[in-house]
Amino acid sequence: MPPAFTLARLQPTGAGQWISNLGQQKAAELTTRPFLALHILSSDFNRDKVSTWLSPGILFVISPQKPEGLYRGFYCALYPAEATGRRALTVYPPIQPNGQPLYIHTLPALPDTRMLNEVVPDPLPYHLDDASFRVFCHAVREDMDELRRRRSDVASRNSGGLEAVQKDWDSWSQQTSRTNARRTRLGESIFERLPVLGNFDVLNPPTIYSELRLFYQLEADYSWQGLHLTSDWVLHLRESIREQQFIPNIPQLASSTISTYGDLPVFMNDLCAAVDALFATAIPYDGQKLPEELANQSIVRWEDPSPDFDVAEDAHICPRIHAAEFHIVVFDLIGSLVDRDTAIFKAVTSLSPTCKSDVSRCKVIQLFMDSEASRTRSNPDSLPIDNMRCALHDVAVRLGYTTDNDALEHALQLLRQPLLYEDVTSALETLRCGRMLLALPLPDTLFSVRPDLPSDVDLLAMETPRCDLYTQRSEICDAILSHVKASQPSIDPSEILLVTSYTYRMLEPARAAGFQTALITRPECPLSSVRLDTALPTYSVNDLRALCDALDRRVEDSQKYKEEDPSFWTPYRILGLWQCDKILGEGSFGTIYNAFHLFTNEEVAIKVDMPDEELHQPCALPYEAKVYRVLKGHLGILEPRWDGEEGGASVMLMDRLGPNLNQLRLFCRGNFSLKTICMLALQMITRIEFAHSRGIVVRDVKPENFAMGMDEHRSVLFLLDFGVSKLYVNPITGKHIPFRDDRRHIGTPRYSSFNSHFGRELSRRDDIEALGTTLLALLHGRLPWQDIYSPSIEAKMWRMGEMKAGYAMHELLSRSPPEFTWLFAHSRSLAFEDKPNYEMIRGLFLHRMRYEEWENDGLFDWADCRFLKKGTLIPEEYQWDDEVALDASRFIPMTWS
Ligand SMILES: Nc1ncnc2c1ncn2[C@@H]1O[C@H](COP(=O)(O)OP(=O)(O)OP(=O)(O)O)[C@@H](O)[C@H]1O
Repeated sequence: MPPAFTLARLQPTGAGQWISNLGQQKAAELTTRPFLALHILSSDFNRDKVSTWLSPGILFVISPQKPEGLYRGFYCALYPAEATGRRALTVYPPIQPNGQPLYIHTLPALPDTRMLNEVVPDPLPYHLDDASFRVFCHAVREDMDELRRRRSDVASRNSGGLEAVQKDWDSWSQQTSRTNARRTRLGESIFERLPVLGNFDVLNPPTIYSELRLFYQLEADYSWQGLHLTSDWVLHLRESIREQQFIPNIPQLASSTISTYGDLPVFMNDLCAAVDALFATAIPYDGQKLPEELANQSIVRWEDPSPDFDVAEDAHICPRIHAAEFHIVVFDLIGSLVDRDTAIFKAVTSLSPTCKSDVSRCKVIQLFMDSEASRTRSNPDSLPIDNMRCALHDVAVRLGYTTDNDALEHALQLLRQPLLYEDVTSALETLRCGRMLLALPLPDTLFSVRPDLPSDVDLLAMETPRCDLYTQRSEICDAILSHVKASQPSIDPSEILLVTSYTYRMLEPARAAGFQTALITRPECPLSSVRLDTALPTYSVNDLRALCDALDRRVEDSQKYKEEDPSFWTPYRILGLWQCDKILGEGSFGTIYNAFHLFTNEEVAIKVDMPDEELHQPCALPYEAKVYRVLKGHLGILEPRWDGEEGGASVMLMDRLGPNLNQLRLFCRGNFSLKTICMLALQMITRIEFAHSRGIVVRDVKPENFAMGMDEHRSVLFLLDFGVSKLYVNPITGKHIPFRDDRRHIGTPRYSSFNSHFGRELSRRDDIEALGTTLLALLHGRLPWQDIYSPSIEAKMWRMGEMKAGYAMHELLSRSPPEFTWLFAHSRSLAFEDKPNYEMIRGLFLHRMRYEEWENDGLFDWADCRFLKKGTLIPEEYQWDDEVALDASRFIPMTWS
């Protein structure tokens, strides 16, 4: 495509995927003005070997002014046809008819992230000839080289040390291009194109550069990863405080489960098997090459069988339902006609008639269904009645009821006698009207008493598997179709209306089979609250009466239809029951999704790690799951609920945690108060001590790897991410691993100990040093070795190590509380195999708290920002109404500067 002249305007709200709602609002307030530009496709540039650009197109600003500052001299002149010059370009017809020069800036080039298939208005009727285009490309190339030179001379560079900065050193921080940051996930353009010049005056200097500066600022202020998550979590926390239900659950400082014999842990009983299994795996990667024979295969054997479930096809947009358009109504009995929920509730409560439970009906039903679903999944061959019995027993145990066999059998009878919903009879009257009514079979042993269905409701004759209440079964749809076709051969699937309450089980297969669907979302029925992010468009009503009313009136209430396009993202579903809906975090070892249980809505976190096929590297996640097994039984360390393989990826399902410490630091506007640092330090050292007591050295202590718990654990700090952790004790010999100094760097350079920078094997002392560095980063918001310049990664690692060992660290400690000097003095005094004095380190922070008369009350800065100079960042979009804010302010002073 030839280079095109275009009128463009910055669209600040276009990059919405990256910034918060508040940022979007602020962005919408930015006034932007059109500017004239030359648009060139990156591929055209590549043909001319100028550069490889990330975005499909590039815009070069045209202005009556020459560029200034860093970009001084980076332009070509646009002249009328007759003019000449080394960098003169010829445009037909001349853009400026009165002969005044215009300049096209060769740099900065503005990446245009518009999708290639997007409809754009025709370019303006100007034309740059071939010779001029070549001149322009050459000029851009020259100027890019010059820019590189200029950048290396910019005075603000920081070598991290006292010496002069060497020429040509570059910065890591600048390796992340702004282009990437502005590109949205969906690839929207941030430049809107305007079709005609209209009354646009080319002699007005464009304002695009200052607009972009404001835009970048907004982006930096409001696109923090985790801001939403953190805000939601903090508001939830504050709400509890407001309701005065906040009971700080500060864990014991030293857990009684920690027991080490001498300096090194001894592995006994159950732990021994877990440790052996961990030791036998070849991950983590710590500088040794993977043996050749292992490189091409997955090392870890999966103990868990791969779960079996159908993945829904992409949904289509559902046409609206008209009563006349369907001739067959198929009822999925439970939830739409048969009230199983009440039967469950009666059955469970019958287990303890004397014990007045304060658990809600909904919770009871959820507990039962959760247990029944997981029992069914784990024992697919057992009889449904057995699974139901087990589930009743599980719920009784969970609710603290003591039951006996007779009570269980009685409860089971109640469960097997569900009644019809009250609205069934009258609704069927309406729906009948010459239509065929069909009901899906129930798993054959589920009910001893068949619900009392009207005689004209056929039960689909079909072999039912033992229990399919929790399984997706597309073959049901085939059976429906062949049953119907037996009497009405010309029927089309779209003439069948399937009525169900089971979003997951029935809706997805029915939509895939082309049926119309109606979802009965009875408010009291937990299944109704299932959110399904595959967002199948369906007709959604509260009960059968509402369905009849709507069909009778043939209302087309758009609110009742979900006409979304689900095809842009098909989220994961794990074990068939856990639906991933948003990303909680991303790291080098996987992506962490938030997921919810399809039937109970319980939220969990799911870590998914795809093997890197190009590098032939197996996933590290199974290894991490093994580390978790070794670390079982400590408040503040998660116990994964399940780990295994799913869809080719390694998956670990664990409890959902709140935000990590780095997200909370950002939320607290950059750093924490000393009180919060002390309270955190007490918990952090205890977590690390526990890991050490189990023979594990963490090797990646950093703010992102500590996260706060949820609900009753909201004051508990959890230690996460053991992907690069390692046993420092050989479980066979019981000896400490030997010292080496030929290791690759492990951990995160910003926080890792200075030993790690010089290839030394890491041991317990290094976790303590990384803890100190992490706390310093949280206290000051920044470490001196962040964003230093160096010619290569190796040089940078070396330089950071020097800084940690030398003046920079010394200077940092001199402006930090003395506790940190003692902490580092201790960690640096330890020999490779030495056990740290955890008690002494705890004592340092405890002493400071006593001295300052601070309580270890669980009121961290995010819950109570009295100790923060700048307050927290509660976005305006979350501001409470006056009454709530007034009430809350008694507990939490809020500032918004
Ligand atoms: N159970 C959880 N609940 C909520 N958020 C979590 C959970 N586990 C992890 N996260 C979030 O995801 C982020 C990354 O997780 P994690 O450190 O386990 O990934 P990783 O790939 O091992 O990262 P790294 O690159 O640091 O090794 C964490 O910082 C945390 O914010």
